[in-house]
Amino acid sequence: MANRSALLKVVLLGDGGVGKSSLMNRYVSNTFDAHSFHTIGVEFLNKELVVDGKHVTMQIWDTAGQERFRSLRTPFYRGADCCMLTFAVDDPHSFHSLNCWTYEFNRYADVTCPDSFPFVLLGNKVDVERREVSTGEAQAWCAAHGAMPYFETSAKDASNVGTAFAEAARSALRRASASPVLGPPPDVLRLHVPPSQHSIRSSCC
Ligand SMILES: Nc1nc2c(ncn2[C@@H]2O[C@H](COP(=O)(O)OP(=O)(O)OP(=O)(O)O)[C@@H](O)[C@H]2O)c(=O)[nH]1
Repeated sequence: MANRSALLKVVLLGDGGVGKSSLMNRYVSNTFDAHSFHTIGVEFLNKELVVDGKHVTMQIWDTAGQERFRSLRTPFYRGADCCMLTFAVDDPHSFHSLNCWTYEFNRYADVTCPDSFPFVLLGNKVDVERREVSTGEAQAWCAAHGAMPYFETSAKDASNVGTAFAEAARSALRRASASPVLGPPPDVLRLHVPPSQHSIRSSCC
């Protein structure tokens, strides 16, 4: 348990251009690039922090939001302890895509109990003048999706970024601490398991 809870895997998902890489870079290195390029596939950065008195390493996986990179990003959802869904408040399309992102994550992450898996929603780019998704709309979406925590962030001016990632780390730690120790994390391939056991899957609770 100690090893598992020390490393928390958090996955950032959302449409291309909503600011996932910018949020990760702001949080990990306190930098912002006004001309950042689209991510190809996935990238990750580690951040050491203390959550509820425990030292943890948060491994933040930044995924490519563009549809053409779908097959490159989905294999990296497995083993996640928290998913940070992201949209941009000046891009209603990215807000309407949230259901698709939730569906895609649940499908490929292969979590045992999808209903209790921790998600956090980020409404990014709150520094922009022309906002098109209101706080109320985002809060209503969260209320309809298991009272998901919601944060309005700006990777540009750094507002709320630390708070949002800290909440993701807290949710991830709670989940990792509550997970029964059934064996290695799902992304570890056990080559010595007899072939007959490969098809055994635990049922959803
Ligand atoms: N005004 C403003 N611009 C931002 C903010 N966050 C990101 N951007 C800009 O939005 C653009 C896209 O940001 P990225 O971080 O590359 O977006 P992404 O979600 O990682 O995009 P993909 O890699 O294609 O999935 C860049 O030009 C950023 O500078 C923000 O909080 N405010």
